Amino acid sequence: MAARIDVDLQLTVVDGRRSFTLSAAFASDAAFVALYGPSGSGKSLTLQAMAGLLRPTAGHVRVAGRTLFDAATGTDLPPAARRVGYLFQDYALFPHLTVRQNIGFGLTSWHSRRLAPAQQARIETLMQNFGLSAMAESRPQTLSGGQRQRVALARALACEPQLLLLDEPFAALNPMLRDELRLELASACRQAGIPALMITHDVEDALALADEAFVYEEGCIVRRVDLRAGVQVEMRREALTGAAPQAATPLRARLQRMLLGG
Ligand SMILES: Nc1ncnc2c1ncn2[C@@H]1O[C@H](COP(=O)(O)OP(=O)(O)OP(=O)(O)O)[C@@H](O)[C@H]1O
Repeated sequence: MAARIDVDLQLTVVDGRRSFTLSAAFASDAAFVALYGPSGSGKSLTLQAMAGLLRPTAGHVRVAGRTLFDAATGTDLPPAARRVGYLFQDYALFPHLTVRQNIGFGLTSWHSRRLAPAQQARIETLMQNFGLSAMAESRPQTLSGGQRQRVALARALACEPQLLLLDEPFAALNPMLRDELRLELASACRQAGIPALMITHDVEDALALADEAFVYEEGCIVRRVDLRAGVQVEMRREALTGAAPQAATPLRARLQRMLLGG
């Protein structure tokens, strides 16, 4: 069983006359969790709040028994102390840094660019594990899409996180590369042995990778789908009535309907 993720977030973001309220709570012991839903439903805000890039007004974030944020007690760990790895949508690799420097970037600070021997050894091990050693001195623009994803993953794992946050890791990839990278990502996460939380718009991403999915609509989580057991729970209804999970056959089409709300 993976480490438990326990999240309850309440926050409002305002941009001019537009405002958006996120009110999302979920808990999971699954090794791979998907946050699934339409564009603008609050998935990225959830990840940002979990990583400490955005401060909720109420709620908590707990990972593997550690409290990263709790509005009630005033706990609010800075991003660097959260031990959360973040894989950005476009990987956000630094074009002027080599593969080795990109992977080590999060381990350095503005006042010290030098790495301790143990940190250097960790970077070498990560490069070896991800098949990147031969291109350690290359810049990101000379790498394939798959190699870039592996560099970004290695960088997210360099700080020895307890949780990996993946923001649409397959967006903007062609379908063939998408299939290949899904397999690579699944095996990298298994190898790392830490829970992963992935945002996606794509049902196929969720079906290929996730054990459990939470479905977003307009800033709220409306449904939990256990993709291994083929069980869904309406979260709004559950909150009101405590309704029991509905059994379902574990067929792919049925799971798709669960994710799509059909
Ligand atoms: N910093 C911000 N200030 C104001 N509004 C914001 C901010 N960040 C996001 N929003 C708004 O909050 C809403 C939810 O955004 P969010 O990025 O969480 O959606 P999403 O579900 O991740 O969408 P997508 O799948 O397209 O990335 C959107 O309407 C967005 O415009």
